[in-house]
Amino acid sequence: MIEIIKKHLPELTITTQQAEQLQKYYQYLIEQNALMNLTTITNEEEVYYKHFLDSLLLLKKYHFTDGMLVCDVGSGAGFPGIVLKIFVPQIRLTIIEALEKRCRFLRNLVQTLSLTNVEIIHDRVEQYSRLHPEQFDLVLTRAVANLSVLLELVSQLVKVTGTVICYKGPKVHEEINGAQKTFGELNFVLTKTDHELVTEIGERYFCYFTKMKKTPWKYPRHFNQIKKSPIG
Ligand SMILES: C[S@@+](CC[C@H](N)C(=O)[O-])C[C@H]1O[C@@H](n2cnc3c(N)ncnc32)[C@H](O)[C@@H]1O
Repeated sequence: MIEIIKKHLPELTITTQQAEQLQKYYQYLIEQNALMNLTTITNEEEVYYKHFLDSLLLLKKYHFTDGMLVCDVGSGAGFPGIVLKIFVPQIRLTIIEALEKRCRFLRNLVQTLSLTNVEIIHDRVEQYSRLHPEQFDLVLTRAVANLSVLLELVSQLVKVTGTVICYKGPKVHEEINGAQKTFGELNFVLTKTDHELVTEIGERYFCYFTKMKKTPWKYPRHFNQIKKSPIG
């Protein structure tokens, strides 16, 4: 199955250890998915495409630097954070995940894969970021909320001049149009949108935001409040 990754990311050097880690990841995911709800995708080839390759597509365009402080918000079963960490071991990864049982899964997964410099935090990001603002160089999110809600949720977490990258699907342009006012209120600028198309995955967009200056302290509001009354 590693051939799927090699075919679509030919420039990525993959060691035997990394290929084995990915295979162990798949096995552990399926084993634990029988006990708790982690993913609806269980066919091996589909997991390699829709979870593993999709998480890694960011490597085509984005260069991670050594020691970079990266946070994956709402990682669920580890996407994209854990998959990226396998292939870019030099980053320091924090995962903030609201569901305790998923955090337990992630901690065991980190041990199973012998990953270092990974911290799993069981909390809602809007709560955690109030106590620990401006911690990260880069914040990643995939399939957590719409852009307007998402950016508010993670707005305090990233350092000034830091980056937020959101994995988005084909409706990205609608989401961007609906969230323009929100970006400004939070002091973020949409700097770039990248597009990737892999038939087995579908359209994948990456939205890059830069935090220009501190986000006003009234944000993020409580999650329910954000959903009921978006800034935009
Ligand atoms: C649909 S899943 C996506 C998981 C993963 N990112 C993926 O792409 O497969 C959304 C995850 O975000 C978590 N989540 C939702 N709101 C959150 C919040 N405010 N803070 C932290 N985690 C949150 C949920 O518990 C869930 O595991």
